[in-house]
Amino acid sequence: MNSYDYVVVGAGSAGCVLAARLTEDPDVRVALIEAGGPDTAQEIHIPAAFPQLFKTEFDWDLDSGPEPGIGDRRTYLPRGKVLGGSSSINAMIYMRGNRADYDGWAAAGATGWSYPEVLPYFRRSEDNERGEDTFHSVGGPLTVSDSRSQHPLATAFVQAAEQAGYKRNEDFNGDTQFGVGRFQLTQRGGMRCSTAVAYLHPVLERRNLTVLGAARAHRVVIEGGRATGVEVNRGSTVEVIRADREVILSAGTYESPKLLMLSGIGPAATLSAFGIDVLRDLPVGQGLQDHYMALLNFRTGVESLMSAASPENAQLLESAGRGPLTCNIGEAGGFFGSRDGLDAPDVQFHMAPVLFHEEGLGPVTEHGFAFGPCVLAPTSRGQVTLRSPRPDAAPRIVHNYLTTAEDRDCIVGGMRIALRIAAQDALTEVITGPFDVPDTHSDAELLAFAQRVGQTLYHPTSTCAIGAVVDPELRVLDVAGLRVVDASVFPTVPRGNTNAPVIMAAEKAADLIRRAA
Ligand SMILES: Cc1cc2nc3c(=O)[nH]c(=O)nc-3n(C[C@H](O)[C@H](O)[C@H](O)COP(=O)(O)OP(=O)(O)OC[C@H]3O[C@@H](n4cnc5c(N)ncnc54)[C@H](O)[C@@H]3O)c2cc1C
Repeated sequence: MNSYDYVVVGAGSAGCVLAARLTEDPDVRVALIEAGGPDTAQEIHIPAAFPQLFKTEFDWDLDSGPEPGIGDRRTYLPRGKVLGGSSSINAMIYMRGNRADYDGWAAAGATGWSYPEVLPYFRRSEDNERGEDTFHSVGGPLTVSDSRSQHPLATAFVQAAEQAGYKRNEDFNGDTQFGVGRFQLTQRGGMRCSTAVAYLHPVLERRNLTVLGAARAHRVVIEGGRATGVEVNRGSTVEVIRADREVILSAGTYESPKLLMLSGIGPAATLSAFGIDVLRDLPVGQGLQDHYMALLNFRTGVESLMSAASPENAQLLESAGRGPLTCNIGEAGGFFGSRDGLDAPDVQFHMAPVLFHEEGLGPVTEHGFAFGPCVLAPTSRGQVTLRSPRPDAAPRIVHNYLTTAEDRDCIVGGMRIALRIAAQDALTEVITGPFDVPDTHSDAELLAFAQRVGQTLYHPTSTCAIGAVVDPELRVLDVAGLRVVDASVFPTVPRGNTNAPVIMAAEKAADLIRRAA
């Protein structure tokens, strides 16, 4: 059979949630189409191993075009290509963003997406090991837990930030986001809790769910203004998987707009240039946002994660779910204002108790650690367009990192916070020298450093945004039977890591889809 009620493209953070929620009704048949394979590899589940997944079969291994704001550098863009999608290769930080993000979306026309309206969906997904309170919940599919690693270098970072005058924050998803501390993580028993683990694996036996792995969607089939199926390449054959009710694109911020464009939905000029018939002229791919991060790397005499992969630590992880291998690399961090008087933070810090340089691809040959700021509420916008009309060609991606004065000021302000924290006793006691930090501290030098070392924080959003490409119910404008549900629909990138917001959006979308049936 190749006909279903719903065809979901992409088994990532959003797709796994949708597949699980929609098949709760035994009368609804769902096909979940995923280009990658199963998530059985050990490195996927061992938290400290996540950078080892970079540039492997589990990674789309995309890159950006020359980025004009950072000296025309191309940047490496990992994306998960496996069940669980990017939630199977991410750093597991559980962060919702700021109340102001969602209230801002609603004020700009995204009806139904204000903070009080999305909070129930964050809570629905959540099983927080700290228990229930106003913000948090228990009993949901997604396990949220405190870090079991408690790495001493992460502790030193938090102490130094406190010595620099920043307040401790025990819950960045609670009352206020400002402050420093340890992040909560999407981990269960010290292991990764991806959306495949949380949502998909428990329901794989359902008879009304069909998961098609190693199946790459080429385009949406649209007949008479209605999406009726998806053209899918499964190795040697290209076939159409039909959708009686809806096609739902959950292929992520870079691939969902590409699929729309290949289906004739996108900027008319771009489509025409590639010989694609224009069905709907919409600003698909425009409005791309991401968090640009610049890390300072220091040498240390303290044992970093470099030596974590020992047989003893593997045994500790396996038997008790404890030890340094449970470290998600970004264990600690915080939220700051790059200038005074902000109601919501515009800078987030991540701290890695191991060297993290050359976009996470640099060799780790000595003990060290890294931390630094990202531009949390960027004003610059980029775009995803086509490189070729061939479905197997990677999209052309430009984020326009640091192309606005606001974003440049923000990263410089963030670098100053980093230097202030690095100068406190708790860190000077453990730093044995610079590995890669700015030599001089003028604004121009700090900016040049950030432009040279900066990288994606892996949070691309907004290429099929609510209001521009989809309506607040995530239906593609003026096309029946077609929705987009993933990070691409966010009107702006939330102030925080994006996995939890995507899961929230998919939980909400499942309700919207059920209600429309
Ligand atoms: C290295 C890394 C670290 C990160 N760290 C964190 C973190 O610590 N905390 C956090 O909150 N967020 C983090 N993120 C971001 C977060 O994981 C993503 O925002 C989120 O997973 C995006 O969800 P999505 O559903 O939009 O896309 P994805 O999860 O990327 O899912 C898209 C899915 O679609 C599939 N697909 C794409 N094209 C096709 C096609 N043509 N046919 C079939 N299938 C297709 C892909 O293989 C993938 O499985 C990180 C991301 C990365 C890459």
